[in-house]
Amino acid sequence: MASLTLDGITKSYGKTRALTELSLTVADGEFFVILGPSGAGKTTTLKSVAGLEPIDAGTVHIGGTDMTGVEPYRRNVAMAFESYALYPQRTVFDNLASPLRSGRTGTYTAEQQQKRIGEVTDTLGISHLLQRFPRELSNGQRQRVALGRVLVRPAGAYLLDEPLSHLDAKLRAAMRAELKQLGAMSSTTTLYVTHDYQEALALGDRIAVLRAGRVVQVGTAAEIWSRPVDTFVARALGQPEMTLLSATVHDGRIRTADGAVDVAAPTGLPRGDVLLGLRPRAVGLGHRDDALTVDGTVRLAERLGRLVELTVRSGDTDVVAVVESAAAPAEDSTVTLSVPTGEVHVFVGDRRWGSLAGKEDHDA
Ligand SMILES: Nc1ncnc2c1ncn2[C@@H]1O[C@H](COP(=O)(O)OP(=O)(O)OP(=O)(O)O)[C@@H](O)[C@H]1O
Repeated sequence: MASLTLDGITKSYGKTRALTELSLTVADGEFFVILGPSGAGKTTTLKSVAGLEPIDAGTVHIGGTDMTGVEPYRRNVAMAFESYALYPQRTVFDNLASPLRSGRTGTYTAEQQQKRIGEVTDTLGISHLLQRFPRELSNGQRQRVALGRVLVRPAGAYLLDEPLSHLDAKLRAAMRAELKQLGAMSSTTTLYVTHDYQEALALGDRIAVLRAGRVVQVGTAAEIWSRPVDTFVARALGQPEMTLLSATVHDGRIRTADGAVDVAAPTGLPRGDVLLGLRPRAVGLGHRDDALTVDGTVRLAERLGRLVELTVRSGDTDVVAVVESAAAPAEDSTVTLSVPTGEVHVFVGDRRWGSLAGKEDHDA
């Protein structure tokens, strides 16, 4: 087990800047997720820790030791890539055993190898595939074997790059739960990359949100969900996305230009333009106390199993609400929507200021 400290990492590929002064600290035994859209620099961050790409500036410490510039195989980390290659001529068992036989991380008796492989393959649900060859596996099975190859080998830290990306939704959800358990059991430091916010929220002890090679926010799932530092983080989390209403603060009121919203401004909110952020699941039907109220007409009602996604036209904008299907109004009906003031995010110039209930401090 090892802590990871990345300090001021900058990395360019030719003219493309992949990372800019990226700093992160991952505690010993922590399951740390890096979340970001395609091209944000997630894979480059992992490669910087693994030593697979030279960095232009900054340092990487693993377990308190400066590893910047140290050969990858001396860093005591194990990395799984999204497209991890398996040995085509070897069975699944031999593929899994090979990292234990290489001798780089110690020698293991046949019994120890069996035990380790047994634990990992049980967790990943691939025990029945041990005698097959990679060509006899589905993509999802191959990906799990590849992940298994990384997890069998004891390491100071596991670096996992979208390891569930080829699995179908059901298997992903099941594997998420298993991985969480595996993380808790082995308490090995894990740096896990994904572009899937649900995966990040489900797995991460803490999550770093990356945008264009920079860290935008680091926090627990609850922190980044309920106090996103800006509209980028707010919109990166949640499906459907948060609705953002443009409004103006004047004379102690917050109003939208179309008059659909007119509500008391919390103390200290500066005059000028703001954005009000409403998470679809925080939007309810009917009046509520201490809530922002918006009237509108249901333009669309889309069934999502037990829930219904409503798109409600209010003034010039659409507000999205996700409600229980039993309570869902029909299309074209007139509705009143409400969101508790504490759950109405207030952004000033893209940065979160607080909620309608008042100003809050947050970590940058
Ligand atoms: N080998 C390379 N040569 C040139 N540019 C690269 C190389 N690898 C990455 N880049 C660029 O660096 C930036 C960051 O890439 P990176 O692969 O780290 O992003 P990512 O967040 O992992 O994306 P994805 O989710 O699509 O895998 C991107 O603009 C990418 O095009």
